[in-house]
Amino acid sequence: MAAPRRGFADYQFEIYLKGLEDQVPPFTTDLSALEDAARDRIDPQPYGYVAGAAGTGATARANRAAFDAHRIVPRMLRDAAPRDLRTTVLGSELAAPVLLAPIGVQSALHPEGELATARAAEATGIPMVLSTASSHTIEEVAEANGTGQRWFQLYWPHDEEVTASILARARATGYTTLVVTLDTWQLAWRPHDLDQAYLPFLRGNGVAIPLSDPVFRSRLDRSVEEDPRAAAMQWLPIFSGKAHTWDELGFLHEHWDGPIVLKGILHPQDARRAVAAGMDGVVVSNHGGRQVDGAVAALDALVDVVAEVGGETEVLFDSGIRSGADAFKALALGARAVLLGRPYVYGLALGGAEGVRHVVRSLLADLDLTMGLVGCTRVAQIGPDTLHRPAPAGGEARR
Ligand SMILES: Cc1cc2nc3c(=O)[nH]c(=O)nc-3n(C[C@H](O)[C@H](O)[C@H](O)COP(=O)(O)O)c2cc1C
Ligand SMILES: O=C(O)C(=O)c1ccccc1
Repeated sequence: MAAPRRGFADYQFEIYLKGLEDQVPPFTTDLSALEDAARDRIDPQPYGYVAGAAGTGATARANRAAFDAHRIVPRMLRDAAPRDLRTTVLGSELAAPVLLAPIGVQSALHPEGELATARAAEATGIPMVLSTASSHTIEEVAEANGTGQRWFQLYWPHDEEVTASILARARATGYTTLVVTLDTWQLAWRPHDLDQAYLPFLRGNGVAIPLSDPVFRSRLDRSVEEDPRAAAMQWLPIFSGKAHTWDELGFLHEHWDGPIVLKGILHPQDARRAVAAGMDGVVVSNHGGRQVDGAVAALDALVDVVAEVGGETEVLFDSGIRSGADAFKALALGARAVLLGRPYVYGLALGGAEGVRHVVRSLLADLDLTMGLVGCTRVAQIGPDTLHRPAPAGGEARR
């Protein structure tokens, strides 16, 4: 892959230049403020779907608190330009250590949904991870993504032939890496959706992938065209309500010839089991605080997982990334790359592909600038030594 012609930080200059013509950016450049911007612009149901968390929201808040508790220590006089953000993740060369997290039912936010996201991913040069709960088919998204890098996220159905068929479709259309999400084999208690009686994948067409699947269609009593609601209802028990187990992972190897990572790992011993099962990596994630309310902050779990398996496998991270500094901190704590979640979906809601592009360019510019100002020219230089030592446990004063 050729080096980026221009650095990601150029977005900053581009914005300032437009200011000379009295133009300001169409969307805020503070990605943590996008949620408020979106609240005013989209319906309460899809807003609640994206912004909401499980239970009281304790884990969603803990995710942010963990980022705030880590501080970066910039170094001076290092001539940290130009910078190269390229990195290799699971054998793929990425333009930056950032991917778009799998987010289902994006047509609930914008009619173009995942197609807009796929176009923005291609335009910004970062991979997208397509959700099994996509509102557009695997093939449509691949086409919209063009020459982009695409990964596929599996909500592992309880039907081997349907699973094999979905995986074959993803491989045939250029998805290279499989992300198997383990933490959402059923939805948690989510007051934001429950209070509005809003089940996104039924209301926002999150069943495009199974409903376009020849094997699933052959199972239906009445065709999708005759009774789409009944077809969606028939999909529910196949993909939700029952967990798989460690001894079934071999099936994935048989049906996928690229790298496989397990998403939703929080316990170091689960990471250890993933390595033992021959998985290629893990994504440390608590699903953005949307599953177990009270679960450990994802960034704290990252530290423990990296300590256990960091030398043996690739550890990716998501849950709470809202700025370049956040991405930097996760990389410093041992993540190979980070997945951006809610912020890009707010960009989608506010401005379709253009909105997603703005969010991604903002994050990459911010990460690039942060690296430079801290004194790193390459991702490999972002290590634990760039962070302030943590306060000792128990809150005693440091000596
Ligand atoms: C609206 C929404 C839908 C999501 N859908 C999926 C999904 O289909 N598959 C999946 O693996 N994760 C899904 N996630 C979890 C994300 O991949 C990611 O783990 C999470 O958004 C990270 O937290 P953050 O958005 O607070 O950074 C979803 C998250 C949100 C907010
Ligand atoms: O809402 C989610 O967090 C999620 O993962 C999901 C699951 C199924 C359908 C849509 C989204």
